[in-house]
Amino acid sequence: MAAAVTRRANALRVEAPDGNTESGRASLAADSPVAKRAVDAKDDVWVAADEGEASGSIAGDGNRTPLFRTFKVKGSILHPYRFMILVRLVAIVAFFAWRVKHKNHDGVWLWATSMVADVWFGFSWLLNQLPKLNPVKRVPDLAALADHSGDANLPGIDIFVTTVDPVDEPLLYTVNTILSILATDYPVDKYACYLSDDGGTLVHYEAMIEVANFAVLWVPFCRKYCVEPRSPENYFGMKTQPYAGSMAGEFMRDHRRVRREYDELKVRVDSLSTTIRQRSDAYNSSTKGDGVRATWMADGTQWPGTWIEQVENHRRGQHAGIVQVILGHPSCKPQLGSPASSDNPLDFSNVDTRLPMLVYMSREKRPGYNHQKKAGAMNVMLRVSALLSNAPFVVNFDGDHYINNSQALCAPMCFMLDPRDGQNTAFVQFPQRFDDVDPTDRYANHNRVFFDGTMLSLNGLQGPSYLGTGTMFRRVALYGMEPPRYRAENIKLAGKVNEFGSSTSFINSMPDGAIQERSITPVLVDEALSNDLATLMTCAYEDGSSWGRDVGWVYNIATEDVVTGFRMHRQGWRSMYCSTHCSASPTSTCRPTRSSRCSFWPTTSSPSSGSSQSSSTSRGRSARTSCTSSPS
Ligand SMILES: O=c1ccn([C@@H]2O[C@H](COP(=O)(O)OP(=O)(O)O[C@H]3O[C@H](CO)[C@@H](O)[C@H](O)[C@H]3O)[C@@H](O)[C@H]2O)c(=O)[nH]1
Ligand SMILES: [Mn+2]
Repeated sequence: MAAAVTRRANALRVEAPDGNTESGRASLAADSPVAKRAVDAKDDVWVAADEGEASGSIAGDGNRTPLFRTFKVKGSILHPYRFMILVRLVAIVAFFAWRVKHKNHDGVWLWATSMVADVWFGFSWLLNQLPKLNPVKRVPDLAALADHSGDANLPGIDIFVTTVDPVDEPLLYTVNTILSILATDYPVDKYACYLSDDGGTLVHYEAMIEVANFAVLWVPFCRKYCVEPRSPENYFGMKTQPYAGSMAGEFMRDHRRVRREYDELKVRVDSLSTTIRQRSDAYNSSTKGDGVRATWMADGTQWPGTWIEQVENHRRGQHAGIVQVILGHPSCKPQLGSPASSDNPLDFSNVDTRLPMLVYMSREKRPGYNHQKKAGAMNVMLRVSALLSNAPFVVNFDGDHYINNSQALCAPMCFMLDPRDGQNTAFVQFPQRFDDVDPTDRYANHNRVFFDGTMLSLNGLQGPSYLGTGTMFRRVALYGMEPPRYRAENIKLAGKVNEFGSSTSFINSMPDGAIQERSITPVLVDEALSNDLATLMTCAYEDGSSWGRDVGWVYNIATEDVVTGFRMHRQGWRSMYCSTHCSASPTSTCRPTRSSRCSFWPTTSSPSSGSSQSSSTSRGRSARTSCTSSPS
């Protein structure tokens, strides 16, 4: 089964910094302006198209410098291509004229049918050619972003990950996706990660507890050595693991240790269903079960979601809504870790050990409702996150789509905060790459024509389509606001109940969510907030509102992503395609793309093959640490 599953990676590649630095982004900003290199480099296809603007500040806009560079296809390539299109167009029109003049009088119906088909093909060919007349590549300038914003001024981001079934979308993929997000190089107090579990399974929830525990080790390790990529399965799957640093011996020791912990995590994650089943059987056969064969959490309470033995109110498509803040919002000051000791052999005394906010949620499901698959899940996340973190920007990943570069969250900010058209930009789409694909890509499974051709072509018009994953949105664009009216002070709350549903807490959160400079502010999850969150997750909440039509992700269509993007384009918003600069820089030290390495294979190790400590109670780090302290 695993072999049939491809795993997507966000394909943005930014050079790894040299030297022993803790912050890749800081070093990148100081020493190596990314876009400048891209411009300076000899490129066979692309030429810079914005020299005037890039060399100085934007006219009449103080000292605000552009945050991305624009490249166009060289005239020597583009003009002959345009000429070819013209020649083919003339040939097609002449062919139609010939067809009309030479009507087949013996079979008029046949002639008419083939004429309609030909005209349709000609028309769709023309539609396909038009965007290709002017492909545009836009490359984020992370150095300029660092100068412009610095860490302190970067806005908040809410990251939404969706999953449904721990088998169809393997649990280990989701675990790695979340770890790659938690370890990304964005100010840790400025983003929050939400996992929506449409299956409502305890396995997903407990996997997130495991993730949170392992992140205590994994995230500081990534920061200490600037490792890439930060999805551990992919990192440890590489033949060699490069790192930015000079402490080779210490790195090898730390690396061995983290790898061993990761292998143990995999075993525990693999055996979660067995662990939960055994625990539940034990509870159910004891007096605590009261005759109900429930599924039990590690703390001895009944799981409110789907049970192993499905019963009324605890089965797929029928369970209560759940929100659990697994990692709270961190403080805004760095917290250095402790030096190496017998308990903790890794020296994190110079590393910030804070972790970003992590929330598990599963919306309410009831029979008789159309839950609208992913679109429904995304809309619930949009509302719930508005009360918990309310970041002005939102990023969407499917559960099988990890971030393969730690700078990835900064890159779309270059488009969103750019002084030229940033405020009119509703979303930024990343390219996608696929692991587990034949390295020769014989069957074009990487879809390069689409991701490296069509998308760049659309980029020259109003912008690329939304492709459902690897996308950053402006929150207000998702609320259905139009670009000229998006400013916080212009958001009118009167009469919004009809559009956004009855929650006044949610409606009151909207102006804040529109301030693009805003970070995220911690909230206390008290009883009142819990009640508000429960209301926002109910199936009935959207009844009679504009959700799924003019607000949020669009309903009643299999390709909700493309249509949601179209709605924004229709309102006048534009979108951007976030390009990689590697091909433009022959001096680049970029490693090969993930797609050519194809090293991702989920573990199939059996639960019993792991260490003996993986009992239902070994959730704390100390229990595991003591079991693995023997030297390898
Ligand atoms: O009831 C559901 C069904 C699906 N999903 C999630 O939605 C995502 C996409 O669904 P999937 O069935 O895996 O579709 P794909 O064809 O793999 O996804 C592509 O195509 C979809 C339809 O265009 C888009 O929604 C996706 O974002 C895009 O990546 C996955 O993360 C699922 O976990 C839910 O959250 N709830
Ligand atoms: Mn999928």
